[in-house]
Amino acid sequence: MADLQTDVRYIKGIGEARAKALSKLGIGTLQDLIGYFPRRYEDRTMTRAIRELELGETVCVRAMIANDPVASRISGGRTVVKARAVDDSGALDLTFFNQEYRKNSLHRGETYIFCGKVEGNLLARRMINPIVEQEGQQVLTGHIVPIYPLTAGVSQNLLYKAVGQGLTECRHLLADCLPDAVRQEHQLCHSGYAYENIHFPADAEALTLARRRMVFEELFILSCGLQMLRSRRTDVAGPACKAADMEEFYRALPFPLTKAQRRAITEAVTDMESGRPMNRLCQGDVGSGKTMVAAGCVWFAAQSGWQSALMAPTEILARQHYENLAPLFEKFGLRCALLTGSTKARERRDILENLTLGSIDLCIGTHALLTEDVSYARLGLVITDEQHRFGVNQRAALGQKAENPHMLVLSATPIPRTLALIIYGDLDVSVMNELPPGRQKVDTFAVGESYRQRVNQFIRKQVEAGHQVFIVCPLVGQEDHIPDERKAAAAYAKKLREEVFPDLRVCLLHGKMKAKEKEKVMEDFAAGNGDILVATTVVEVGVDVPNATCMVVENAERFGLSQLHQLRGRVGRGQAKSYCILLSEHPSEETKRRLKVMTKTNDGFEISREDLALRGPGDFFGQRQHGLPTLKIADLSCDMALLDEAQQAAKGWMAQDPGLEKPESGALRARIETLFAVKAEGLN
Ligand SMILES: Nc1ncnc2c1ncn2[C@@H]1O[C@H](COP(=O)(O)OP(=O)(O)OP(=O)(O)O)[C@@H](O)[C@H]1O
Repeated sequence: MADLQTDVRYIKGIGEARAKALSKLGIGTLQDLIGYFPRRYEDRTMTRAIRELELGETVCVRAMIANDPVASRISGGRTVVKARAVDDSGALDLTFFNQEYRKNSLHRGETYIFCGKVEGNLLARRMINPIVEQEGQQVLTGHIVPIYPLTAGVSQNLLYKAVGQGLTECRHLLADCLPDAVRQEHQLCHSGYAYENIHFPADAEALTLARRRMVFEELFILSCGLQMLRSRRTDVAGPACKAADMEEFYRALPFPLTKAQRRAITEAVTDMESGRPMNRLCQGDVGSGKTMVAAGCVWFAAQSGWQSALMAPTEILARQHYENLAPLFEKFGLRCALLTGSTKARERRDILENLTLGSIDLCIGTHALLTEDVSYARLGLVITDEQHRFGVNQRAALGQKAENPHMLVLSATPIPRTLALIIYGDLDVSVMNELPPGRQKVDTFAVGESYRQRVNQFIRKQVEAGHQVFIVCPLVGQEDHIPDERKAAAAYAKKLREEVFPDLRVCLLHGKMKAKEKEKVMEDFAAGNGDILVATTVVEVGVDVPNATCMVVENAERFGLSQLHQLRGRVGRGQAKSYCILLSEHPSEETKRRLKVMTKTNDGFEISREDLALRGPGDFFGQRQHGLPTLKIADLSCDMALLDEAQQAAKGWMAQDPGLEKPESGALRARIETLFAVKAEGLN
């Protein structure tokens, strides 16, 4: 008796050979088979008159064979069978390669359905290797047909039949994993109907219903699973923190915090006081002041005697954090250290010793913080300034340095909350959508090469007014070469120094420079020893030079919107009016549209919504090794509304039945366990 975990080789009509082919698509069990969804569909419901066929389209034709098919041999030992089919409107030539049997299976005077791509020309239309079926015995025509993603050795036909057989075997086993109340509330069809129609749609409407149900189900299971995971993770004790008066910390700051900053700190502090480990993402727009949120948490943890570690993605950023935070904490008698790859051996030994002794309260650094010989006396809080540079595993590695420490992740890529819940599904989310007061909008222009002269004059004007300018140069090079960022940026800086701005101080920063060199360049520039900084995207991350007022981005079309927003965030951080110029030669319509979004708004959340609509969520997912189950049917570029609905439903259901112990949650629980068991390593 088959169940959903039965190996497909035991399914009637599949057998060893086909099972082997299916395994190449990751299909092992009956569950895998029926969960292998079509990539798209072809509507083969209708037939068309031959005269109306357009070249290049794939269509069905009902036509009569007009002659006896002729077989001949061609080069390479192949055979070709040719025939002509006619209807009231015209003739269609048919060519079959290596299908010698067609000679005897197609009979003059009989009518068939032919389905294929129309080739040839409008005077002599042709189909090569069309599907041929007899009316009344149609399988691959006459209805909406699923088109599955394939691999070598697996044909549509094989999948089509295998899935059909699979469904026959398990129709009665398809327990509905959605609780009935949820299914009814959201007007979703039954599971059996959905599986049947996602593979073999009765009609277009049935397909819509089936897809809606399947997408909802996938997102609902994922959302419930993530919630369970989160509650399990927080089911252990975290570093105990006693209440502290945050006002004492706030009073020591040079500026009042924004409401959003205070709210984020309060949320984090509430987590830390709860007795359970905090797992929180603080997502803020560029320049929203995330560092202060981190600082608030460090101060709070220190009041209970805990040490904190803050990991930044680059040395420049680690140093910047250190320079901002060390003097602040000094006021409270708290000690900070900076530990990076370029920390000298003696200093490093000293820091390591003091970390073990517990006399350092906050250790700021890069990946160097993860090295094995770094150990802490009382590590209670781990902060990663993620900016998409660290994955779950690295965060976890730092977390290993203590038992269930509090974790705070700072991210500067604002993404819609619903999406954050999936990408950072294992974290609670605080959103900072407010900038410190007095920030001016960065005026943004998207211009072509013809503006080069004017742009250069503008840069000069900014420098003459005592400000500084960033010029970001992307990886440029021959398309067939691996572009050398160093060469591109260096050559550009040289050109500017020699030809365009010989009288100005042009500095250069690129990712391949040694850490020490980079640091020196950045330090010098931040100290005002430089007018123009030509850089690759190393400046994208968190660099803070308040005197810089102009950001010029060369070949802006090469950047994603969120990245452009990050780059633009490097200016407008001081009091002076700031500008961003996006240069792009011959922009495509798509590029024009994207760059226009940048000129229209400074709101990172809005930009990420546009980015999502224009390019889909691939970028967000791609940059993060999130280790969560991948989506099989939902497409977040068009299913966002359903994601929202499924998340709400999951929240509601989990509130009623947190442990999924009710009988109606049984099938749901089983699905979650299978789904997350596979990915458990990435999640723990
Ligand atoms: N409430 C505030 N009022 C005024 N200035 C603030 C406030 N909070 C932070 N700042 C200042 O704003 C600047 C940006 O802060 P911070 O570097 O923390 O931003 P961020 O959110 O990390 O931004 P990015 O992602 O761009 O690095 C810093 O110079 C900081 O001192």
